[in-house]
Amino acid sequence: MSFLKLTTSQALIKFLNQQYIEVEGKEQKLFKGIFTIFGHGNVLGLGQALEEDSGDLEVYQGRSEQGMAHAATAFAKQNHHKQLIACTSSVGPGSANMITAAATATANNIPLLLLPGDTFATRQPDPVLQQIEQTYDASITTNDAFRPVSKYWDRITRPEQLMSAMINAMRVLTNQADTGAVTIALPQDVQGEAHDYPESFFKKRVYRSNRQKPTDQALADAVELFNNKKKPLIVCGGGVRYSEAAGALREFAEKFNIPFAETQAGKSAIESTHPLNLGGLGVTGNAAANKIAKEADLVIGVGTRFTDFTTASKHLFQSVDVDFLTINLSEYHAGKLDATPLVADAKTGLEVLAPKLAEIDYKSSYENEIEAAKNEWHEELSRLYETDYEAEGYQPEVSGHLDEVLPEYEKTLGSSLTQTAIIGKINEVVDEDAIVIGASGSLPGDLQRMWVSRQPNTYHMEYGYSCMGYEISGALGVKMAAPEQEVYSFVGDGSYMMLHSELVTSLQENKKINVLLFDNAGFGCINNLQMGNGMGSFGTEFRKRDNETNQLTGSIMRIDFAQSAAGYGVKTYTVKTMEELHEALEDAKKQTVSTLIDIKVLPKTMTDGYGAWWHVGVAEVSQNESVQASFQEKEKQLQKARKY
Ligand SMILES: Cc1ncc(C[n+]2csc(CCOP(=O)(O)OP(=O)(O)O)c2C)c(N)n1
Ligand SMILES: O=C1C[C@@H](O)[C@H](O)[C@@H](O)C1=O
Ligand SMILES: [Mg+2]
Repeated sequence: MSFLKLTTSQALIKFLNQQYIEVEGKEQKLFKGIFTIFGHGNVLGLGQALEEDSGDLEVYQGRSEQGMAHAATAFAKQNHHKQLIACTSSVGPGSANMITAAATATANNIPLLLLPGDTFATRQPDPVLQQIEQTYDASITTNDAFRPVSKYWDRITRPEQLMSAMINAMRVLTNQADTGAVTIALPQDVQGEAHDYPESFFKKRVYRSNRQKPTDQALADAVELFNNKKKPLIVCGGGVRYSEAAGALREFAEKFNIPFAETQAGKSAIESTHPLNLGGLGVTGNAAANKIAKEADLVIGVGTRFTDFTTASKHLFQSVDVDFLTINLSEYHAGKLDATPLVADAKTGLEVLAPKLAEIDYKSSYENEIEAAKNEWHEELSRLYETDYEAEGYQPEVSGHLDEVLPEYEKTLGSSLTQTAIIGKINEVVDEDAIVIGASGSLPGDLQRMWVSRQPNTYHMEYGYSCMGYEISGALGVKMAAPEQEVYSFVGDGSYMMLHSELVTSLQENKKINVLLFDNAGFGCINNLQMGNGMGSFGTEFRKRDNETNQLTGSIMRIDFAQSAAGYGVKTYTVKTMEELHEALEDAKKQTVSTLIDIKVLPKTMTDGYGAWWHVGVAEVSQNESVQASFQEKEKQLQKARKY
């Protein structure tokens, strides 16, 4: 056996360079690069290894550890896990900053390799700068906080541990059924320690998708379920996109005349205009999908986790005859809702089920219900595109909350634009292959309902964790994965202020992203939620502290986001009318640098619910009668929901 004397960090970088994935019969490197923010916890170990020989890994400089890790997650999500970017941080706060991003990747089942620096394995200089000393356990460091949000966690306290740790890391990063964040904590001293690594550790490793087939018995059970089912509905989840099963799903739906509804992760697998595509389902779904869902007698979940937004807190599927069939690689997700599980790759599962259904001549019994539901929704969509604050008798979509103060917003923001009309205009103007991205606030609901995806994989929504701050960081990752397409980040003012640091990285990397910032001067969707459940407006509008009340009830804050982003070198626009929006969108297309359109928009003009319920924690006792009423309503709805 021959050996190579390398530091732990040098061995790690050499190993990452030897990981390959087979895509359509061709091998390609699994790791494109590595995001770095150096500090004393990683610069002399991992930093030294990257400076000396990074191999084919491109080395990027992040701005915020959370932001760069979101960018890496978005990169993997957009390319369907076929290529990854690792992330290294310093010890302590640098690593802690990546925890939110680790959770985001894990909740969404997206592979993400995190390499945080750690305190000294020898403990000689303890307590080192940024070490939190826990008196009850000297082995604990900040990095232990990654455990609950990682799918694999390890700490390399001796150089030789790297070998088994990385083999396990790769097992989890390439496991489509159960992947997420993988955290390999690297103590500062061990990063620089040398070891004689066997050359075999650095052999080329190629990962292939095994396209798992279901068992014959599971397939027979699935076919039996179709007996007497007249109104099936497919739920198209993220797994359809990651498994590239869109073609199989389209054929399956067409052959058996089964409509499909989309989850946030599954949207844009198939174009919105397909006659069987009902669009977004659930709490943030539209009227067509939710109507058909209520009457469905068989729900076929393909690659979906059935989150509370998708199932309307288990309240959506109201037919007494409803049964569930799940096609999922993960036994865990396939077992939900007492479903008949078909544990299989989404594409393979559909491909093997189709001929069996053909054998029994299966066909749904829908007549014109699908077309009628779609037409009705299209009428509503046209109305939403046309909403006009200046029109006589105007009512905001979310009415009865802040109706009297809308004129104050109009005056402060200098705009009477409505959110639904803005989205319609953007949908009309951007290129058909443009990729839209979002994550939090009121925009994911509007986009899942309203956005018409014309080409596959052009809708990128992080709604597993709905993490504020993903929108702009993620846009950078999406652009790195799809450099030829325009990328539009839909972000609220609240989320923009929380995290937009990677906007600067997009300039540094010449990766143009377009930020569509919706400034409604508040945490709008949360204001809707509290006021829709009996509370007043409390702590969610961006108002100044009022000296008299000592509450946040003063004047609405006015922020010039365009001016602040212009300082970074971003091409910016401020938009207060439809004409200005149109011009800005057209001009932004011509730019080569990142752009930001600061769109001033009235609150309460986003879409409201369309026939779905959401279980939220309303107060059981209160002095406020409207809170009491809201609690009673919640109890009533809960009676109609499945218990588990
Ligand atoms: C990191 C994080 N913190 C808190 C939340 C809870 N949250 C969800 S939406 C929201 C407000 C979003 O405001 P904004 O971005 O302005 O969007 P709007 O609802 O106004 O469209 C908050 C605080 C979250 N999703 N993520
Ligand atoms: O609490 C929340 C409510 C949702 O409406 C929103 O989209 C999401 O970001 C969230 O965290
Ligand atoms: Mg807002």
